[in-house]
Amino acid sequence: MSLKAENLSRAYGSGLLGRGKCIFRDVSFELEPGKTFGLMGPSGEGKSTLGRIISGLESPTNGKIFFNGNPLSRMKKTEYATFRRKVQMMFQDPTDAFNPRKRIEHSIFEVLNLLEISRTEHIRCTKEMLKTTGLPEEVLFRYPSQLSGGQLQRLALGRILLLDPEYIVLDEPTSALDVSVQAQVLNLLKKVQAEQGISYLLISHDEAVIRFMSDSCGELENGQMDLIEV
Ligand SMILES: Nc1ncnc2c1ncn2[C@@H]1O[C@H](COP(=O)(O)OP(=O)(O)OP(=O)(O)O)[C@@H](O)[C@H]1O
Repeated sequence: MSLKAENLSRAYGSGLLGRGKCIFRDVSFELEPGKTFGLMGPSGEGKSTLGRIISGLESPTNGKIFFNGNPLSRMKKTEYATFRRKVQMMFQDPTDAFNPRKRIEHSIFEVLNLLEISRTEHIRCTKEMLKTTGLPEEVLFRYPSQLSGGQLQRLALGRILLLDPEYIVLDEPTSALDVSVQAQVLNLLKKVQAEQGISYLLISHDEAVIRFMSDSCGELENGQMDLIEV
């Protein structure tokens, strides 16, 4: 199991009028099993863009992503589908992750339906997910607006875990939360990592969060990434 970025560059706006603006170039790093790579840097330097690229949601202008040694650009359809399931992304604002018009159970079952498992397994997976995230069963019957930001972010993580990921890109996972619940969500992420061996790419502008969570760390600035001590 490995996920590696090699010499990634990303430019926006290239076309008839020119080569566009290069956001970053020659960025390389590797996510190690069960470890966290922290990515920090000033606003607008391309941290989220890099997160989307390594998750396969966006293509680099140059460079390659290797999943278990295979370059993404040359993957067959089935290999790519496995990659997309094994590498998940969690975003800053958990309210965006759920349909505001549907009860939470609907959003959970939507994911379970992808797994082609029995109804009994649906129930077992849902109970296990609630146990892991420390949430009561009643949250399933609420609408997103009836839950706190912390509860929703726990559910967003729980829903991702149903897919049994090997890597999660965490894009500012606690920035939208009250300070009092930020630590709870970070501790939950650590617990899940210790139990399930998942690797994280943690994007944050908050150096304290990066230092608390990361095993290794890079700073994206002026279009380049430098490795820094944690
Ligand atoms: N689809 C796009 N088209 C054009 N420019 C884009 C696009 N997406 C991002 N950008 C630009 O790329 C740069 C990097 O954006 P990105 O959101 O990745 O930075 P960031 O470091 O995550 O910032 P923040 O910390 O504020 O979230 C910004 O200048 C942004 O305007």
